[in-house]
Amino acid sequence: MTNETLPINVNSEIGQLKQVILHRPGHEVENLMPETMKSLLFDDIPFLPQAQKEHDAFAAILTKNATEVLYLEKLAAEALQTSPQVKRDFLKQLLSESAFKSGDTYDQLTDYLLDMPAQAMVNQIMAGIRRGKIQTSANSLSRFVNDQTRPFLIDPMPNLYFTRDPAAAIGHGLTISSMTFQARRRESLFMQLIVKHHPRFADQPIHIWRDRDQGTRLEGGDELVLSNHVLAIGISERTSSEAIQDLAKSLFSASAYDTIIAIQIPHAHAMMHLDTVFTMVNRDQFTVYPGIFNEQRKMPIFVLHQDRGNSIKVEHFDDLAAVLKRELGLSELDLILTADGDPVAAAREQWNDGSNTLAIAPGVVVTYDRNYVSNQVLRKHGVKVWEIPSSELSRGRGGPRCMSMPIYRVDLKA
Ligand SMILES: NC(=[NH2+])NCCC[C@H](N)C(=O)O
Repeated sequence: MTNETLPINVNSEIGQLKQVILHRPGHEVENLMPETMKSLLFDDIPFLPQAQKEHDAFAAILTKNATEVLYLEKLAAEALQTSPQVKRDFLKQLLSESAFKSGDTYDQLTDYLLDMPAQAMVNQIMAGIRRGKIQTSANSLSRFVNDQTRPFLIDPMPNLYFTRDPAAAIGHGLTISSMTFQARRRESLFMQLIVKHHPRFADQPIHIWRDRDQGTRLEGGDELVLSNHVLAIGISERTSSEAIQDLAKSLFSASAYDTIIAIQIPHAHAMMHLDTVFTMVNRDQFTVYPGIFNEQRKMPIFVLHQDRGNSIKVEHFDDLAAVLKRELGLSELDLILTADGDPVAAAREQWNDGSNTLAIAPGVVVTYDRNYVSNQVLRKHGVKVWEIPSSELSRGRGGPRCMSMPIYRVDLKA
């Protein structure tokens, strides 16, 4: 089978982007409240009509650059339409992960949702379900009284527009994430559904390197595909070292991948994933937020290699540039610092995802317009920058890379 016929082909961070999955922010974002914002991992409530305009501008730039944009919500509805059983099974799983396994409320929610056409059902599940929508009952008065104070029976999933995190492509396969926080755990159900049942993916040679039902945590924002055999993965607030070792085992034995550069980053809300502080923009150019280095410009890095047999060898390093050069076989390396390293501008722009660039071809990236200092620096380094409006989207603490899940990139020539 040639690469062109494969449904998933991602052997780099920078090869020309041909197909990508996005999610247009919907009512789930309007179901954020000051009381729930923090637990739902938002710092403010975006103004939805404006966020949608910004998102449409993002999609338009991708389309203009010959990228096919697929929408998660549409793929999910199409997958559900393949059979009534698929719809029922998905709903059962979704309700069970939303704390309803059986009982009156479970039955009523099932009837309410199954009655809807597939697209309406998907949109409603993503947006969340308000308590008043169905008649509920309980066998405990105190629990019932307590429950009434929470406006949602099924919580909204406002982080869905960060499609990078619940699943990510590596080579011809995918990782489907076991996500860290309750606020996001159900999100990866949609990609699992799509891969199993959507006609575009079902019965295709797609290797699931790691599925969502794992005891250890891994999220797509930590996974960078540096080449056709080297990955960088963040050891972060969202991804554990155990999960990385587990992924290494699965990848090294069944793919061309033989190296993982595990980069330990601070646990902080603004740096929840590796791609908030480090992205690849060209063969030998990377963006880096200087706040991840210590005073000596060092940081903890662990390189995993396939060793004899099926075992894995781990080595410790502290110089990011040296490790990248060696593992990628580069003679030169250009680390482009957020806001040129100015401590105030870099911190401000990192907070708004100034280093979260999405490469759509080698040396061509999409970024937020508000990070104008970093955008100028990228241009000074010869990178072509497409800017998108960003006053509302940025409130969710994610940028163009997190808002996109590439499934097909043109392979780079050796
Ligand atoms: N790959 C990323 N950097 N994703 C950003 C995700 C932001 C989201 N609010 C969260 O905390 O999960």
